[in-house]
Amino acid sequence: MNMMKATPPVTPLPHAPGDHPQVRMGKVGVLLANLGTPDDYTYWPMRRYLNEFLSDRRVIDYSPFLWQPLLQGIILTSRPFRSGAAYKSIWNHEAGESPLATITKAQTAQMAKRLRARFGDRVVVDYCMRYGNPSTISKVEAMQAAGCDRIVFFPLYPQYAGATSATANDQFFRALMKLKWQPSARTIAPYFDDPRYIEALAQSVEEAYAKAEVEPDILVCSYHGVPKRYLMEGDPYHCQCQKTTRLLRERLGWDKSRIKTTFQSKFGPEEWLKPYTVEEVARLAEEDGKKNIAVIAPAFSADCIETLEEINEEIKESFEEAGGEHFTYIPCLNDGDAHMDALADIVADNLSGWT
Ligand SMILES: C=CC1=C(C)c2cc3[nH]c(cc4nc(cc5[nH]c(cc1n2)c(C)c5CCC(=O)O)C(CCC(=O)O)=C4C)c(C)c3C=C
Ligand SMILES: [Fe+2]
Ligand SMILES: [Fe+2]
Repeated sequence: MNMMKATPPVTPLPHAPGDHPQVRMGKVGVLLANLGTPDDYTYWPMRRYLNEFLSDRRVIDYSPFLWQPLLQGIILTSRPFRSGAAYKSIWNHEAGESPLATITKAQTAQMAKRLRARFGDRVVVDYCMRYGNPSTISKVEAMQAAGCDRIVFFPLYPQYAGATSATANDQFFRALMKLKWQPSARTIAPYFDDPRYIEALAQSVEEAYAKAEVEPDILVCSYHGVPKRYLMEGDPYHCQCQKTTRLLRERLGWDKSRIKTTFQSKFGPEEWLKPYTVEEVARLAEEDGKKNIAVIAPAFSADCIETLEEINEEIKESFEEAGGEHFTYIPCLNDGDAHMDALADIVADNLSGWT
């Protein structure tokens, strides 16, 4: 009896080799994602950006039948002017873009440098935005064209929120839905309690305290707010923010009186997570006699309108008007070495088995 296995019949290709589309494969994409930013601070680019952002039901979950008339008819007629003026005050005029765009590009370059040193050319690093440019879909398509058959998607928000991490992931999966050959995909988990992120935050606090003219009486950790209802409906953002502050405090070896958690950027009439930073810094100066404070914004991986304008201008003003004397703003971790080392390590963990 012939024990040799029969060779399976060869199915002919539907096309002659010359007609076959070129198939690129074998690379791994690392796609960093941030929120997005307007292309310019003038009315129409501001309106386009705010419209896309504020129409996202992960951000504002009201029924579109009620919300859209209000958004299109009232909010988008005035807010683009007000927010545009705020963007103008922090704009990177030399590069013709907002600070968030400039910093995200620098972070991408630093990430690429670190991953190239570890994994060589097999890993392709790029960034995209949830709203505005460069869009998530354009970058997913570009990665596939570059031969990435696996993509690790990294929303650059340390704490999970439906309004940030989840909507970034939604947009990534929407982009994958359009592809005939869908790459394998991983999304990176929030890193609010990762010791490498906490260490980078702690080092930035230590450096700022060493340089401060007067030692701050208290460190205010100001996180971007969300409606309180989102917490009650199961969004863990509030708890992850509290835990980041606690871990930072423990790493710094401080007692509870030296640090506190607050929430900024309230929008609309609903109650948001409290205490509100703008009120709390005034209360600290007026009622608690804390005349020297430092403010850090651990929910932002890059400086942006919410830190450079809201914290370092509006919130600072509120503190000073209430009698505060020294206000130290501690910049976001941006493309600093400790931060980029931490983020590159987190990516490397998530590349396990793929490189
Ligand atoms: C209206 C609801 C909003 C929710 C909820 C919200 C959550 C949220 N946002 C960030 C991070 C960023 N937000 C930024 C700007 C920004 N945020 C809102 C509104 C909500 N954010 C608006 C309307 C704007 C635009 C500016 C303005 O008009 O006030 C930015 C900065 C972008 C930039 O270009 O610099 C970031 C970053 C987080 C982390 C978060 C919830 C956890
Ligand atoms: Fe926001
Ligand atoms: Fe909580």
